[in-house]
Amino acid sequence: MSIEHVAVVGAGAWGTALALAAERAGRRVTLWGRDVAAIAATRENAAHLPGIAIPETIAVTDRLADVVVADAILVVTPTQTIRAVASLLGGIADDTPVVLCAKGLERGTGLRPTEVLGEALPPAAPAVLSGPSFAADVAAGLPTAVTVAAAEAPLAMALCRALGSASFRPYAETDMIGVEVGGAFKNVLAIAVGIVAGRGLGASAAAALTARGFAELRRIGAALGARPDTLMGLSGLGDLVLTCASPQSRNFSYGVALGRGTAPAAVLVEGAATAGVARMLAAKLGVEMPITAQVAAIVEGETDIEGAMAALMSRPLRHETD
Ligand SMILES: NC(=O)C1=CN([C@@H]2O[C@H](COP(=O)(O)OP(=O)(O)OC[C@H]3O[C@@H](n4cnc5c(N)ncnc54)[C@H](O)[C@@H]3O)[C@@H](O)[C@H]2O)C=CC1
Ligand SMILES: O=C(CO)COP(=O)(O)O
Repeated sequence: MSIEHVAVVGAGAWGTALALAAERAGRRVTLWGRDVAAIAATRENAAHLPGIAIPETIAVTDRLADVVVADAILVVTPTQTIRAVASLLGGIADDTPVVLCAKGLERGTGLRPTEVLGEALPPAAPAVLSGPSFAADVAAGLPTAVTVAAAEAPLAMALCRALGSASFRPYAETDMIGVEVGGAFKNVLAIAVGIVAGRGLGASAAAALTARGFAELRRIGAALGARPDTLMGLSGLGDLVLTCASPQSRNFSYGVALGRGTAPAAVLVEGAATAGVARMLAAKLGVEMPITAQVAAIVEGETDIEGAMAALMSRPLRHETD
């Protein structure tokens, strides 16, 4: 399979960075957004990636007709908008690869992005792109590696060939569940570790929370059918480590603000949107996820940070690897 024309839906930070990556990989690229007049005129996404030039070779458009004809479509809008965005793509040819790049679970349903796509756009061949990769790093051409998953290995590999370049290295995978679970849950855990940093609870607590958070990730992954090896890879452990350790992460920074008591009322990070639905999913499946549950309780205003810490530290003693 040869993928020459790549369309990117969503001209935010990550969509613009992925459009640049695809262009560097030698693809014909169309970048679609609802309001892209300024980007098209200035060849810069000043709101999200100031100072990065968008080459004329990337077609910037608000016309969906230019998107649905692409050989592969990357959907790069927040998780909670995937259903609406997918419904705009009804004109695609059967089996067009649609690569979901958001990291979260749909509120209300608990569905992963590829499950939402399956309901909203049945003709699509679903795929996932995830891993430790800040938009600013990718846009600047700094070296990054990600995982690209599709049910069939040849499609995953074709997408890797289409997007890979000297600075952007995709690895192929067939475990879409594992890749999606890693991306969704690491954002919730990054909020937890951010809270620890913001409240000044120490580097030891941050490391402990990251490791115990990873234990939760592996438990829910197993319950959902993820392969353990996938969770040890770029899209699981790799992205957890990145997001739990860097103020560049919006989820981590939101946690820091919560820890300091300065969090904004309107919350836009993926982890905050996913925390409640992650807690609901864990309860439904009978999976213990105490850190995730406490993040959900803080985000939903059901507890405060002291209450959450006390609840976590007073849990019954147990074997570490049970
Ligand atoms: N920014 C980053 O470094 C990375 C982000 N991601 C993920 O990518 C996803 C998007 O994140 P960002 O690009 O950073 O967010 P962003 O806020 O910069 O961009 C989101 C874009 O989606 C568009 N959008 C929102 N609702 C829409 C709708 N209903 N129809 C059409 N367009 C709509 C917005 O106009 C905006 O351009 C998130 O799930 C995030 O977790 C993944 C890896 C890196
Ligand atoms: O997923 C990311 C890096 O891999 C980006 O994380 P934030 O959404 O927390 O900024």
